[in-house]
Amino acid sequence: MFDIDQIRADFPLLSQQVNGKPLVYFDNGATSQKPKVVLDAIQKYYTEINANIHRGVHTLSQKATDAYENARNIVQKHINAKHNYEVIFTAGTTHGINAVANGFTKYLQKDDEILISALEHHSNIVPWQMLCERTGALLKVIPINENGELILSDFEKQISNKTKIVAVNHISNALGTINPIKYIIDKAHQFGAAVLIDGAQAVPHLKPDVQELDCDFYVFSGHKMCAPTGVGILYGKEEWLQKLPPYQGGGEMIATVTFNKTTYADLPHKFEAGTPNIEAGIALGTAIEYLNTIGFDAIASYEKDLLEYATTKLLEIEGLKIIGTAQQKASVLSFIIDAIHPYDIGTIIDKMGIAVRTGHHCTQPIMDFFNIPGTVRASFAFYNTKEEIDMLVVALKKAKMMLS
Ligand SMILES: Cc1ncc(COP(=O)(O)O)c(CN[C@@H](CS)C(=O)O)c1O
Repeated sequence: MFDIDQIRADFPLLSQQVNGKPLVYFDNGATSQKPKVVLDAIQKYYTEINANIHRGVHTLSQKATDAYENARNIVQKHINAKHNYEVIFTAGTTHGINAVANGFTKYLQKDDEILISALEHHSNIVPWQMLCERTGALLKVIPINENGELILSDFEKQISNKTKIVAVNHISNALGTINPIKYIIDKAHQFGAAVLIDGAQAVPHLKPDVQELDCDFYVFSGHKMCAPTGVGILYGKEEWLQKLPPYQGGGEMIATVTFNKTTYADLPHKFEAGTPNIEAGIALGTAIEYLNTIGFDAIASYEKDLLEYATTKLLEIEGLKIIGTAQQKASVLSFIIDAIHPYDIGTIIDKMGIAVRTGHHCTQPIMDFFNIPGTVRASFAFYNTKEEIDMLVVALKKAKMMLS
């Protein structure tokens, strides 16, 4: 186990006050905080090697290029991709999903099927609806049960030779449900379907092994895992990345351009048009090395303990109902208190220094399923503490009294 005081000292932002109270940051599902080593990496980039990459012959450009491509190699090793050119830098999860959905336009036809789940974030729903509009394909949805778990018996009836793509999240951002993605991937491959895994909420908590999973695509955002916003990763199997057309045209992604014809660059640059978010890509590499130094086994064990403690303590609050009670959960607690609107609860406890997310969390279909306007979501990270959870409980009891 790690020294939580040392860990918290790594994060400058955590020591601040909000509304005159110590900040309790429980909105890690929205974005994580950044350790000093990541902030230093950004500063070092801009003060020592800032230059555009891949095209300059001068020393600074070469140094920046080496740092950026080294970050790609760090990501490749982290997710155990077979080749570093299967690791595409994107702007984030949403960008990665859109790039894949756009690429499938040429491969789908009327009545083909795209299978997603009722747990999906809007970023893993809307791009597929847009693909259906472009191609006449049909969107199918794996339902969930009252615990917020996928109903696999329905999935087994839905998957067929008509299914061309299965796109599901690894971990639900709204409920914390950890999905059985290895089973889903293997089953989908039996019917010849490609599988995209939305790993946005997984990468802060675990280390995905894309070869062991055998997924065709795996997407995530840097800002969920201690890296800056504006950078993400699209992992794709080489065979698929070679088949899919580029998502955006422009500089960097070309080999030759004439007015008659353009040929595209080799992987990974075919999917990396324009000047990327260089410092964020480098800082993502730093963030991954920082997390691996702590260790994902230690992070998972600590967060499991936090979740169990928080679940027990919150359930002591009369009228509090947890939404999302899956057997397998990451450290996310969504809940409602009586008929109090989540937004009112979030607003009140913010005055006490506590940051949570309230609302539909970009998963309106989940809220429709539970017939609620939204939830209060507390999402924990390895730098949160049980003392902070105790502060949340006190604040919620005060808010309940004020709002009842
Ligand atoms: C499962 C899942 N899939 C996609 C996204 C989008 O990530 P971007 O970095 O914005 O592209 C998110 C981001 N969820 C944030 C913002 S809504 C949350 O508070 O839950 C996600 O959780």
